[in-house]
Amino acid sequence: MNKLNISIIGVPSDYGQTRRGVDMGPSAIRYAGVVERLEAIGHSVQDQGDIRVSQKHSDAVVDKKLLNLEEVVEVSTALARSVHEAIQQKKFPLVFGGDHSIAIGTLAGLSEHYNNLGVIWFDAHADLNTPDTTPSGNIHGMPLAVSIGLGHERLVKIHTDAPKIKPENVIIIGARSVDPGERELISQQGIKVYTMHEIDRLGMTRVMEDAFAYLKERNVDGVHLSLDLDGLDPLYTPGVGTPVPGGITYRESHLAMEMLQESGMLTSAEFVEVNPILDEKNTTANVAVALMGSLFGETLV
Ligand SMILES: NC(=[NH2+])NCCC[C@H](N)C(=O)O
Ligand SMILES: [Mn+2]
Ligand SMILES: [Mn+2]
Repeated sequence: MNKLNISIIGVPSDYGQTRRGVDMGPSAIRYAGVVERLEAIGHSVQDQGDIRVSQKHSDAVVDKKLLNLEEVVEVSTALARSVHEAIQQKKFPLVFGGDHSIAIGTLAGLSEHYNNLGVIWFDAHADLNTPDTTPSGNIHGMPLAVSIGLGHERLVKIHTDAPKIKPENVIIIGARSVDPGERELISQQGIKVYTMHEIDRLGMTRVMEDAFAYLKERNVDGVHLSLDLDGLDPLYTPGVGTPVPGGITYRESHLAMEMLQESGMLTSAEFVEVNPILDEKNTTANVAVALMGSLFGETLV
């Protein structure tokens, strides 16, 4: 197995949604022993600590279709820079959220180094809303749209002016809660989606094999995994802000991670939406770290 130089970047931000506590995600994941776990596999791990995120929450609503826009722009800009620097130093960026709005910054930083990045979006949701379609105003429901260039220009133009990824290079896995506007974008933009129906029908093995074949055919120059812990069934990961029943099992998730490892295609990853306040004894962070074990090549025998 390929030994990596992994650079951990924590992003303690909860500005992409309105339930407090997800800003403690990076601490919970560290407490679950991530550094030791990855080192035991043989990787070298540098924990860069957390991006600075202001804890000064104001209740003032500037735009109810883009809650905390200013704060999200600030966090994303700083994160994009950190991710860019990690890659510049030949490190594998491993980002811990925070809510899923942080993917805006991760993908912005990655876009400077990849012209044809593939993205695996493991999630119960499509995160393809725009200010026109959002049912909540929460920016964590928008990061994929923003990254393909749709949404508020302050968000779209973070780090660089151009769109960060191509819609046809995105694969969503685990979707089971899709808003009407998102559904329209999926067909209009040609985004590949494996809903729970396909996972039930084909099995996770086929889904992942198809996903890799699809990305290879598209000649991607890297693959980013953006894993929202609400992609799993809330039975396994109760500590998330927007749980949706009927999700991916613990076993299926591990299988997906192991297959990603075997594919040798992965070039960066992020784990988001761990909310310790909503969790039961750090279960969700523990699952996140166990999944990282599989993703980075842990084996039993
Ligand atoms: N990253 C997430 N958990 N996103 C949940 C989004 C929920 C809903 N689609 C919204 O736009 O508000
Ligand atoms: Mn989600
Ligand atoms: Mn998400």
